[in-house]
Amino acid sequence: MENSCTNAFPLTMNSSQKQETVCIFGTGDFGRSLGLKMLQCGYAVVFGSRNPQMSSLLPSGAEVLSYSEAAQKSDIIFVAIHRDHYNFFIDLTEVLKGKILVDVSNNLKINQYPESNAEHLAQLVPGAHVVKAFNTVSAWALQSGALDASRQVFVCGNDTKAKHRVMDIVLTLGLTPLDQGSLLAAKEIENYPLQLFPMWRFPFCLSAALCIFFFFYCVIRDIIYPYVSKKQDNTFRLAISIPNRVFPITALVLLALVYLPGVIAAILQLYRGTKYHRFPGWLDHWMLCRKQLGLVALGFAFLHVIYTLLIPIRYYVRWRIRNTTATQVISRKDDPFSTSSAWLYDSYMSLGVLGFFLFLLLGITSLPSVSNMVNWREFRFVQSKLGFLTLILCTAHTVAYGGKKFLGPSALRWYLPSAYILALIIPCTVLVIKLILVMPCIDNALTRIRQGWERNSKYSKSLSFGKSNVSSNVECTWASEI
Ligand SMILES: NC(=O)C1=CN([C@@H]2O[C@H](COP(=O)(O)OP(=O)(O)OC[C@H]3O[C@@H](n4cnc5c(N)ncnc54)[C@H](OP(=O)(O)O)[C@@H]3O)[C@@H](O)[C@H]2O)C=CC1
Ligand SMILES: [Fe+3]
Repeated sequence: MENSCTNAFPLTMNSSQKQETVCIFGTGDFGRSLGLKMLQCGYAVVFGSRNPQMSSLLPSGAEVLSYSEAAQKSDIIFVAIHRDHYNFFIDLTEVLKGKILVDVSNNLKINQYPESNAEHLAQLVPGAHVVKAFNTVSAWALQSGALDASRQVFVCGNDTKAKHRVMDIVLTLGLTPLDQGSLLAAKEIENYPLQLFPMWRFPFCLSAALCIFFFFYCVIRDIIYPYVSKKQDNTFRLAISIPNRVFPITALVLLALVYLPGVIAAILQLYRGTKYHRFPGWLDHWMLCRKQLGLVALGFAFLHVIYTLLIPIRYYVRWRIRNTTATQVISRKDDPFSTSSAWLYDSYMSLGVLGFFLFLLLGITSLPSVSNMVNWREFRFVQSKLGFLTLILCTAHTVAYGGKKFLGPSALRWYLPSAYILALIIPCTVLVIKLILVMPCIDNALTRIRQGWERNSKYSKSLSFGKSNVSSNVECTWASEI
């Protein structure tokens, strides 16, 4: 079957062409949705049910029989039944001999059972060829056609012919089959829909931790300290001033953390003199989350931009401008124009705008629809070279904002430096290390190592199969698709 069905109308069958019959066990939500989709794509559908007479809401054109009768009508059977009810398969082992059983089931919890549902089914019906598929596609998506988010169908099974047969059906339904290998992969495929944003958890937790830390740090310096030392009530700063400090700081630190694992990996490779050695697990995971870290950072940068645009209409700011002007008029004094301040302020804003523009560009190019349009070299150029330029601009924006005031003794409150000083530690460290790494003598050694050269060949013998997932992609990129 090569034709694919992406619309809601049945394919017109050539009168000489016999319709392929598929059988679906279970007339529940998933069975009905799959059956309807199959009918629309030109298959003849036979449902197997405990109560064929009682089954309702089934798509018109489908036949309903008992499980054993239905099984005889087709050599491929989709099992749309929960695992807990698989026991009746024991009575059907004879009739199911040599047939393809497609297990679509999911569990309620990750690793709920010692063996996967598909392997359990294969044990119950040893004569059948069990294939795992369709569990990542929801009944709702099948029925409504909203398959954009879940067009991929992971398929695995021990019998190659059976697996390809299922993959053909997947293609005909307008979906994309992804061969995951033998039935051993079923457990991972079954866990997949139960995971909640696995790659986003680390970036979310990290950004939440950074936000909470810097929020309380700013509260101590900007609200509690003025209250204790001058009895000044600055609590209004909780609404805009402090968030507009915490968000850019979090964005900058997260952006630096996108590039930090790349430089750590480079140092490790230089130290070991080989790329054929596994990175520590935490570094692997960190590198795989770089795109998500970058996108979260971009979100915080967006918030900073929006809050900054609000500054001129704040009551406090308008009050201060009016008050300063009135005071100057009354005392007949004006502030002389300071060219250095004008320079500093304009550079600070310009660096911020350029930094944000490149930040956006990085975010856009990390989207699969855009990154698919560029080749690997172009992608690396944008994500690595422009990425570092973004980090440089955003760091410079922060330094220019602080100007001289970061360093004066008055900047310390209870010995605590400004939050911006803390925010600069990681970005400056990353930039300094990167600067050292791009020095020709070091860069050449690193390039050779990444091309497979080894300083000490013992690594290649003893550790080459411990190769890390990401060791071949340690370029300091943001979106690290492998
Ligand atoms: N709903 C969804 O979006 C998705 C579901 N799945 C999987 O598809 C399978 C079916 O899910 P779903 O259709 O939602 O579930 P339902 O509860 O709606 O349907 C299950 C069907 O199993 C049949 N069945 C057989 N034996 C028993 C029994 N002893 N007790 C109860 N029912 C029995 C019934 O059909 P009958 O009365 O005709 O015998 C019943 O309609 C599950 O394994 C699920 O994990 C996978 C991906 C998405
Ligand atoms: Fe800023």
